[in-house]
This record gives sequence, C-alpha cells and structure tokens, in this order.
Amino acid sequence: MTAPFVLAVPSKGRLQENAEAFFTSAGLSLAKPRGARDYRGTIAGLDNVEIAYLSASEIASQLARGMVHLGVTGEDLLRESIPDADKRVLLIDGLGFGNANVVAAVPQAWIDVRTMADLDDVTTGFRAQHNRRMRVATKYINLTRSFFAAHGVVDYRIVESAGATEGAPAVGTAEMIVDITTTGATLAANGLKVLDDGVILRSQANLVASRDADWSPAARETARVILDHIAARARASKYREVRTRFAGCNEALLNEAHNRFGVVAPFGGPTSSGMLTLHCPPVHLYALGSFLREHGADTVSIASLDYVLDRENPLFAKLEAFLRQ
Ligand SMILES: Nc1ncnc2c1ncn2[C@@H]1O[C@H](COP(=O)(O)OP(=O)(O)OP(=O)(O)O)[C@@H](O)[C@H]1O
Ligand SMILES: O=P(O)(O)OC[C@H]1O[C@H](OP(=O)(O)OP(=O)(O)O)[C@H](O)[C@@H]1O
Ligand SMILES: [Mg+2]
Repeated sequence: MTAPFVLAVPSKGRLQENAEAFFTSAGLSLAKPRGARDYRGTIAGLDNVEIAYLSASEIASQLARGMVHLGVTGEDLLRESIPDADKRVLLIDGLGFGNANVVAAVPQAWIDVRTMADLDDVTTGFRAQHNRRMRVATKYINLTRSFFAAHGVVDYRIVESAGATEGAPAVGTAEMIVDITTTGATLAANGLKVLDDGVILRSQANLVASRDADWSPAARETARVILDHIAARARASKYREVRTRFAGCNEALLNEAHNRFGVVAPFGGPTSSGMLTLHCPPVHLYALGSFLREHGADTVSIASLDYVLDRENPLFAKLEAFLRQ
C-alpha cells in the first residue's frame, strides 16, 4: 500500500470552523468516519488522503518536520516556530480568515513613546535608571527578537508568556508586550497602545505545503487534485458570470470592457448567434451591465459561479516551482 497523503486541518480554536467551511466550499467534503472526537479523517472521493486534525500550532510544527504534506495554519505560527520558514514551507495562498496582527504595544501612559525609535531611547534610559533591562512579555519570542533587532533595539529582555500577555504590564511582570490583536479590544482594556510602526506581522490563515514531506509522484498527483478544487473555487469567487446577446459586439468593445471593468471573456468573443459570456469582478457588475445596454444589449443576466476549472492551476504551479528549488 502506498503511504497516505496527509492534510492537516485545525481541530479546535479560531481556525477550525472557517477551515472546514473553506474545504467544503471548494467541493472537498471532510468526514470523520469514527465520530466527532476522532482525530483522523477522510475526504470523500480521495481515497489515499488522510486528514490529521491538530491544533494550529501543532500544524506549523508538523509542516516544518515534513510529517504532513499540506496544512492550514496561521502565518504568525509558521514564522515564529520555523527558522527560515520560506525555505521549509510554502505559503500557497492566504485564505481570508484568521486575520490578526502581531504587534508591539506599550502602556498608553507613555505619551512620549510613539515609535520604535522612541522605544529605543526609552529602553536605554530605563536601563540607566533601574539598573536592569526593560521586560517584554510575549510568546512570539523569535518574531520579537528579529523585529527589535531590525529597529536597533537591544536593551530589553524577553519574559515568556503563555497567556493573558496583555495583563503583564499592569501586574508588573513586564513593561511592555508583543502579542496578537484583532479588534484591539484586549489591548485597550489593558491600557495599552500599539506603536505607530509596531505592526510586526499581518497574519492570516494560509494553505501551506511542507518541503520535507514525502513528495512521491502519487503525493504530487493528490496535491494537484486538491489544489485544482481550491483553485477552481478561488477563480469562481473572484467573478460573476455575465451573459447577453446583441448585434455589434466586437473586439474593440470587448477590449474596452476589459480595460474599464476588468472583464475576461473565457470562451472568446460572441458566438455566431451573438451570445456573449463574460466574467466580471463583482464590484463592476452594474457598470458593465449599463455599458452593454448602452451598446445595444436589451437584456443582461448575471449569475454567480460555483467553480471555474481552468487548464492552468496557479496553486499547483507554485507548489511545483517550490519543490524544484
Ligand atoms: N484574536 C485572535 N487571537 C489569537 N489568535 C488569533 C486571533 N485571530 C486569529 N488568530 C489566529 O489563530 C491561530 C491560533 O489559533 P489557536 O489559538 O486556536 O491555536 P493554537 O495556539 O494552536 O491553540 P492553543 O492556543 O489551544 O494551543 C493563530 O494563527 C492566530 O494568528
Ligand atoms: O484584539 P482582540 O480582538 O481583543 O483579540 C486579541 C486577544 O485574543 C486572543 O486571546 P484569547 O482571549 O483568545 O486567549 P488565548 O490567550 O487563549 O489566546 C489573543 O491572545 C489576544 O489576547
Ligand atoms: Mg491560542
């Protein structure tokens, strides 16, 4: 029997629901044949795929070790836990959920500290005054080190924090923090503010491939099929289908529609009976419909697309290029 292809999916926490919805919308239905508490699953129709249900942080480390082929996890966790992340893993695509910023934040009471440069001055003064280094509470140790180094800030010490990091300055275990924020509510509730240039990383959930997984020809073929589903869905969701028929539709008009509304004509120009099918980004639909009517169309129908299968699969092409390097 050939070794299974392993796809890692968040089993709990913030990313879980969105990740499952993402695969479902791509036409890949995940199933847990042995019940909800089973941590191994399957995909209908793809017999050699094994779903590994893991926490988002575990997925990052399994990708680094080549224990899974593909996984969904946050960019913050990848960049924090994998040295030289861009060599070990490929971020195939951002998935538009799990958005959060990793930020450097200080007490709002520090009114003169607005930037990393201000922070640099303060850390030096702090050391002179207190005879110890300023403490930064965080679980993002590596991201903090490289960001502070890039800003020339060296007079600080990291205090590792496993949770409730924003509370550290108030309870006196650190002077400032580096943590993740989405709405900013937790920072505000703790009297903290993000430095103007203190956004370390804008993170979101990504579809990620591991370089060190067993990329046998069979595994590559499975990845191609999975990514084909995902690309078809992604392509479909960027456009709506616009159909119409009118005399006098020509190349020049299609070019103008392309330039003004970002329209593509996936099946070429009008058929012999004048039927025309276009794909148009949602924001330009009404303008396109008006444009077509001004040029003679009586009726324009607009429909959403579920999947668009193109010969090109940009996601798989990206994976192949990464594995060749
Ligand atoms: N408001 C938020 N707070 C924390 N993480 C968030 C937030 N929004 C999105 N995320 C993302 O969710 C991921 C972390 O999810 P989660 O906490 O479920 O995973 P985990 O750390 O593996 O689990 P656990 O904390 O239970 O060990 C990170 O990639 C993070 O960027
Ligand atoms: O900017 P906000 O929208 O307020 O979100 C950010 C907060 O949410 C998360 O904590 P969570 O309460 O989930 O607990 P955790 O420590 O288990 O991650 C995160 O660690 C921040 O503390
Ligand atoms: Mg967490």
